Amino acid sequence: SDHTKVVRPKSLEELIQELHKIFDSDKVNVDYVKRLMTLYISNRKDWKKYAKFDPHRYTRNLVDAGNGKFNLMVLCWGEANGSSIHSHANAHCFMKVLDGSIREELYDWPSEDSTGTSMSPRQKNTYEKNRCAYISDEIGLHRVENPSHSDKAVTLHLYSPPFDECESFDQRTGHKNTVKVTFWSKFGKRTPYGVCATTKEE
Ligand SMILES: O=C(O)CCSS
Ligand SMILES: [Fe+2]
Repeated sequence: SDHTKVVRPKSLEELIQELHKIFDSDKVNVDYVKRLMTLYISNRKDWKKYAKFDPHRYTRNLVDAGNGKFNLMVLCWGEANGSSIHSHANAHCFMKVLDGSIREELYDWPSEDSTGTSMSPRQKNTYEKNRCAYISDEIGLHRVENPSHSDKAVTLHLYSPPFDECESFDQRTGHKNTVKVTFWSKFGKRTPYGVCATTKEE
């Protein structure tokens, strides 16, 4: 594996500056980005202004638009909140746990002839605070959830290239539909109401 020296970012700001440099070039070194995001030690002071919770579903809060090369966002998961099974629009997806712990179920893409049959996870992972996970459409699909019924969870996601829609799958039938993903807030400010919030349903 690649032994490039990775300097630990001392704050979210420093992590963002390093990410801007990395994503300026075209080739993404997945291992390097994963190690860099892992080395940043979550500090609530850095991200609490983005940590906005909704009683009914997880929120997506844009932190940085990555010069158009990536979106960096803080996702806030209430107790037992989870996403649908979804894909990532041919983008890299890095997910770091900032608080709490997160469970991920990995799924294969349903094959054409398997529509109508239910989807079962091929692997289940749990990520503790400061761990960083990576997924892409080549690896498969996943569902992400906060397994705790007493504690909230917060994650930091980097998507490159950025996207505003992805495929969402019905676990019972394997049927997919395209969903728009929206932001609850951007740069710490609530996004205006009335925007059709077609975020992923449970
Ligand atoms: O961006 C999303 O809403 C999916 C969260 S799990 S990568
Ligand atoms: Fe995801």
